[in-house]
Amino acid sequence: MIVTVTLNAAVDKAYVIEELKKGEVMRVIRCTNTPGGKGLNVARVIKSCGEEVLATGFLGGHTGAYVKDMLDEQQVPNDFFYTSGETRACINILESDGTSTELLEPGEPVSQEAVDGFIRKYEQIIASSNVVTMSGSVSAGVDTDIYARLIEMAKAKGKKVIMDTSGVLLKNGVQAGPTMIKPNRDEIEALLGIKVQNRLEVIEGAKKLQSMGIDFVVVSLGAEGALVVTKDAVYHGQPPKIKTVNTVGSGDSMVAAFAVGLERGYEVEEMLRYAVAVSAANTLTMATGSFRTEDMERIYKDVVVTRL
Ligand SMILES: Nc1ncnc2c1ncn2[C@@H]1O[C@H](COP(=O)(O)OP(=O)(O)OP(=O)(O)O)[C@@H](O)[C@H]1O
Ligand SMILES: O=P(O)(O)OC[C@@]1(O)O[C@H](CO)[C@@H](O)[C@@H]1O
Repeated sequence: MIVTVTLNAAVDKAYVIEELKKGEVMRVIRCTNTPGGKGLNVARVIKSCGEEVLATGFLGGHTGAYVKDMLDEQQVPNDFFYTSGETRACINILESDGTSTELLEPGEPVSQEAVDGFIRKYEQIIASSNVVTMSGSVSAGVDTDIYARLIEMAKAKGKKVIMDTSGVLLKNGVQAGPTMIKPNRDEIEALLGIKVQNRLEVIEGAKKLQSMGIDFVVVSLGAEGALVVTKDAVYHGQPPKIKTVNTVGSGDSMVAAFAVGLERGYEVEEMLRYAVAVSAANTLTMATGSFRTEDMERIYKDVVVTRL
């Protein structure tokens, strides 16, 4: 089983409009609500890949209850720690020319008692899992070393851990040696305090991170696919050219597919091909963190994996 951790869950609202005009009253053509916060996208995609998943983290208030209802409706197994603070909303404004603008609420503060309560729950939940993913931001009140703590607990029980976050959470989490991280170019720059100008420098940066005790450093490159750096080799996975509909959540879809790859014991090249296919297929649907199996299977055949 794969456990996904979402410490700052959300109701994701996708607003479809013609064109965003600053300072004007705008009517939304269509609005869809989905359970969000990166980890919930990961959970949904793992389920679509056909693997057993359990979503955990914090939920609170009416919005938290709504997110739980949506997860139950989508048959995504979940076991959250409930807090008094209201779960946030994240808005993705999609214009007819394909532009996407995201507005992410910070999330209400979480108390120390709630953090302690969650950690007790987490310890029990991960006992029956093989792989744990932890994704996204945290709200105020949650220490910036939380992922480092959760990674240490999972590793002590022999679990594989994927961490996908940014800023100081990523910096602190890396110290605990997760099995895999998935920074993008900006996150590598922030983490190492360097500027990366080209693919070679991205690889050099990823190698530095790998040598800090991380088995797989995955760097996602949008339409250019992804790199995987291991102790022994560097791989690149290139998706075919596709006409995207909504790219939000493709990083989460990639994390989900890698978690599935780890769970199934795939070799690194197979894992990369699968992750590129699933994440590229996610860009072909309007819904965040979802893909059609037929898209994924078609793309899978055309992904080019190269050992560099
Ligand atoms: N335009 C695209 N065409 C094909 N595949 C894409 C495209 N955009 C994203 N992907 C796939 O999704 C993966 C993740 O995308 P990206 O690199 O944008 O991640 P990210 O920065 O973490 O994104 P986000 O935070 O929006 O989820 C890519 O490695 C690629 O496989
Ligand atoms: O604040 P976080 O958790 O870092 O990011 C939240 C978020 O933007 O990430 C997802 C896309 O990756 C969206 O579904 C979601 O709302």
